[in-house]
Amino acid sequence: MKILCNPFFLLFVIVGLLFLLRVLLIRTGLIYRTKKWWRSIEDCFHVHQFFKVPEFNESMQENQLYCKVSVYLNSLASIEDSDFTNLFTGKKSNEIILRLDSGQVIDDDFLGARVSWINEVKTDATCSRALLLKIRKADKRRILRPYLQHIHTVFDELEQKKKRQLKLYMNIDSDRNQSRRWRFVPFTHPSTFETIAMESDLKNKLKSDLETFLKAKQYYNRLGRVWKRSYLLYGPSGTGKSSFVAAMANFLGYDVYDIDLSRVLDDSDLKSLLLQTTPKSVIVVENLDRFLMEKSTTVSFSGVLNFMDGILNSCSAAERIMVFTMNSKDHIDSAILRPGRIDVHIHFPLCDFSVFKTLSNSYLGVKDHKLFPQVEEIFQTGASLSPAEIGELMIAHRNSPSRALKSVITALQTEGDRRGSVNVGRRLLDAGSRNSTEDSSDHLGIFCKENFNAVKDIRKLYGLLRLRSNRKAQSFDSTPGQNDG
Ligand SMILES: Nc1ncnc2c1ncn2[C@@H]1O[C@H](COP(=O)(O)OP(=O)(O)OP(=O)(O)O)[C@@H](O)[C@H]1O
Ligand SMILES: [Mg+2]
Repeated sequence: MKILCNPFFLLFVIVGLLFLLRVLLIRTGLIYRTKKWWRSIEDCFHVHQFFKVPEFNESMQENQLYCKVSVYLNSLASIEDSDFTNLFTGKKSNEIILRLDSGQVIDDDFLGARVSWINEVKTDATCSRALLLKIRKADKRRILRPYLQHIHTVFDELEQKKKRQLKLYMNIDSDRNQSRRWRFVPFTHPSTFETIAMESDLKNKLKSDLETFLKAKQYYNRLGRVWKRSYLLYGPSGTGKSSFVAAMANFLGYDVYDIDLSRVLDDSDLKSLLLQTTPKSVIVVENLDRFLMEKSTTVSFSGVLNFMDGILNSCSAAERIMVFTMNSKDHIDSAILRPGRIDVHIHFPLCDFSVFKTLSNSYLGVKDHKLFPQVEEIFQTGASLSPAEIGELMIAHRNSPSRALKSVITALQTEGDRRGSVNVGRRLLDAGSRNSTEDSSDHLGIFCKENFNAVKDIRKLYGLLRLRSNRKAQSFDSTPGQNDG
């Protein structure tokens, strides 16, 4: 009986019960109902105001705003969270478009405020349609006008994206006197977020991270920060880093500036290259680790840091996305990886069984196979190959899934086994060193985005991600920030 009065024991029981409750809510899907209840309780404490955007005006002419808002809402990632969504094929044969059904609600975040849109369709003879904006009165003055302006801007961008052919710029090897430093070719890389084998939750987080960033112009201005966001993609060769950059550019409809640092003459040349980039572009530096290791004499370390800070971008009010790729960030100076310089760290691991299944589905059209348990068993021993290697084997035997899977098994047992065991060792070492250094660079992304949040929140967030990353061989070091918007 005495043990029941022990506060540590009680605390342990409470934590255990909370954990069980969380598992129960997630497993049964009750978490969604709980979230809904929580939101309706929250709503009870707020006064809301509604704004109606009808499809037609009084003279029965089409209301352009309705069209714009409709395009905007259908482009939001949160449409996938709506209870009922219609699916249509797009212009391309493999494209699927989501459209909000009648009476459905879609949420959006803007400048830290949450708004909802209701797709209203009258069931009477008129069948009139309208979109209803629900906004908290407390937020109305602050966000209504900028939000409507934001919808206009996004609509214009989406329209432009449809028409515009993207460009891939490369810096030319030339002398200083040449004013034009970039040469371009049409950017036709077919990679999209759909074609990259990656945990879907992580993909959605990254998509909404990009969207949140794009909405955050005023927020960045208010903070006196350059409106840029930097991503570090790191992982072994052939794990999809370059493909991911292409997917990002295609998703955003942005041109790509691929900077080859070995062709840059010196720091000022690097600055002028940056100055010559256009707004709404993804600026990419591939294999930054290799460049830093080689200790180049042309561009100095501080030149690279200044470039990463994008100081010169402040000349322009338009947004920039910077992406750096590395095979490993183990020996990289922490100044390179510090918060603000790199906002989001994304790890690209070698294949695990779940990525293998995604690849098998997309490359061979095979969702399940009698050889899958054997493949899973080999992965469990720590053997692994890169998605590029597995993809190549599958392409080579695409007419015979069984042969393709057998060749993957053989490759895993030989090459993968050797490399996998090294990786397992490394992973264990990584885990050990992380535990001993609490503020490892993996936390950086979170510190950047949640700048002023309590350490407690960061740990909580990071704990969740860490749980997932342990399961999925660690892939995303930071949750896309919601504070930006
Ligand atoms: N996660 C993945 N999902 C689907 N395909 C992938 C994935 N990773 C790699 N591939 C395929 O493997 C090939 C090589 O990928 P990619 O060039 O993006 O790798 P990388 O990480 O940039 O390699 P490196 O570090 O050598 O530059 C591409 O054809 C790509 O389609
Ligand atoms: Mg690459």
